[in-house]
Amino acid sequence: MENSNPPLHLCHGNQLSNFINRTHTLIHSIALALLLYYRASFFFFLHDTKTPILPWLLVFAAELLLSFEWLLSQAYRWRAVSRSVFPERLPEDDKLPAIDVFICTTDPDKEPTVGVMNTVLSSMAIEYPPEKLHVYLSDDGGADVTLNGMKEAWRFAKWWIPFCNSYKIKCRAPEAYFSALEDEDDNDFGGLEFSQERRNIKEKYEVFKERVREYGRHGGDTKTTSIRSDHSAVIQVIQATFSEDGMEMNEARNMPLLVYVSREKRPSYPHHFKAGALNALLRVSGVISNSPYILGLDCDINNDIYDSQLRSAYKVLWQGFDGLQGPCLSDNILWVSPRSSLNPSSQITSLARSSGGNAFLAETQLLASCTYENGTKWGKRQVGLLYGSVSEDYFTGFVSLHCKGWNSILFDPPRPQFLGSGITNLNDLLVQGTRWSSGLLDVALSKFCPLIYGPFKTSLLESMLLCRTCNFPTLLFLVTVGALLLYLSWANSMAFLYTRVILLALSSAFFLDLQAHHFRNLIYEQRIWMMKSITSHLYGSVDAFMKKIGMRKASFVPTNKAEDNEQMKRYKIGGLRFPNISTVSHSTGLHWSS
Ligand SMILES: O=c1ccn([C@@H]2O[C@H](COP(=O)(O)OP(=O)(O)O[C@H]3O[C@H](CO)[C@@H](O)[C@H](O)[C@H]3O)[C@@H](O)[C@H]2O)c(=O)[nH]1
Ligand SMILES: [Mn+2]
Repeated sequence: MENSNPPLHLCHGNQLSNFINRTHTLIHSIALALLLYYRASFFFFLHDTKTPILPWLLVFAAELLLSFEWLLSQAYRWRAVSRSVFPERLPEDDKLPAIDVFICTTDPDKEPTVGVMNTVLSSMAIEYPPEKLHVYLSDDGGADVTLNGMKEAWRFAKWWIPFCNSYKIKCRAPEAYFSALEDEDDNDFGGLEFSQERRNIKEKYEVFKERVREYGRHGGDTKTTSIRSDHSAVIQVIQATFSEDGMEMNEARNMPLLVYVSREKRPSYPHHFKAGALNALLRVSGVISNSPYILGLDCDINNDIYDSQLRSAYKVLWQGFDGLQGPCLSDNILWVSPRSSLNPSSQITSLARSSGGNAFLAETQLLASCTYENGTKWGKRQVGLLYGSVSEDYFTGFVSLHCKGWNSILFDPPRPQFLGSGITNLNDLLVQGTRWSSGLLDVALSKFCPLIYGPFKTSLLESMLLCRTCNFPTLLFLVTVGALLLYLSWANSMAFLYTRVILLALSSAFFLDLQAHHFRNLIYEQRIWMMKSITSHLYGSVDAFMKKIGMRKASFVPTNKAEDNEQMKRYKIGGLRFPNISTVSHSTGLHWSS
């Protein structure tokens, strides 16, 4: 696709803001240098015996830390870019490359099946030639309720996809579509036929939801509906098993391929959480469709009091990433990656060739087994998603893609291309924040620490940026403590210099943030920033250090996507709810007693 002529996208340097940012960096560096010079000179020639040395040292350390964090973060501001895209220049359908969509789920209680199936349905309904679209769902919970949900989703998709195609519906996740206001663009077809058809599909959607929920409540005859952690691999191509439904072959041809994959799990084998699930998908899809491109999605962004859209990251910082080598993989946005960047095809295609026709499914069982990775490049972190950090998206993006010369680009269109559920309570926010902090610090504490591993493989700016990204939780916690110390030293003759340094730092953040969104959001974000800095960033950092010295095992607590009515009411009126600390420490797994 990259070679098509004329280009599909163009990158523009944001010249004015880059000029302002660089000038600001320069002025701020001079102010910082003067401040540090003032501190250092104290030890050499300004030292009077009246000033106690310990507080002075602490404040100096806090300033050094603040300056270091500030310096690293300049890499984001150095070359921010934006992009224009030209979808109208896409090649004809027959020249488009095939795509494998990867969706992951793990716990039907925290990730209700209807929500997961909405992701499946919207991926199946993407405006793309169906024979080139393959949707894979990885079910790490091995729950029958999910497999049954897939079959129900397939049945409903036979109505949903033609409806979306005939009326050119833009929002293709049924839940979001049906709950949107009547006057939104997708509903503006006016015609009677359309309204009837819409009502008809809505009824079918309600039936679909009810059937999925009913199965969840009562289960199938002898089936289990809960998570299983000790089971063999289950791989089912939903399309192939549905002939009993009397479906016409030509209907099947208009549907994308839908595959359910639940890899083998055994308690004695490490499963490497989401990275392990994605690697099993890479292998299984390698023998089934082997599409050259992969679209990665989580199974799950409104009144965003918990800042789950991470606007300052995705709308501001990520543009700085884009001006260098591009953002890391990140599913909160979504990623598309060439298969070859993650998975040398020689690993899988030889297997595919040795097994013909129906033997495929047996072959896929082997590929999804616990022992398959032992002694192979997969287990040795040479291919696929990398193990060793619960922020496998950042880790893989940095080590496997950017350090190996791949560039990524950020595409952030005004209309969101996928919708997800946002966080609606503080507990979930802290659980997620703790996992991210811990996963990022896993990388900073490993031999892949970007400031050591990065400069030999990527540019210095890129390494600074990646280093800031993986150290930010710990740095932010320390910076917050440092800032308090600085506040205590406020009444000092050098107050004018501090004021200058702090105001300049803030003005930069506010200027950049205000470019992207509204004042109210800014307040929400600053509030969450402070809360996370002294809670989840701290917990996550402690967690990572404890894992490093072998006192804790890695864990991946998924965020809760199930709606709670009481909580939703409070969330909608913008009320924060503070969980008690033992709930948080329990759900983040950070408690000291056994
Ligand atoms: O053992 C596991 C644990 C999780 N998941 C799936 O991983 C995804 C991410 O989990 P989620 O609870 O949604 O966490 P988030 O904090 O929203 O995820 C962000 O952070 C994760 C790293 O911590 C990345 O893996 C995700 O891509 C990124 O969106 C979900 O689809 C889960 O079902 C698995 O498949 N297996
Ligand atoms: Mn998620």
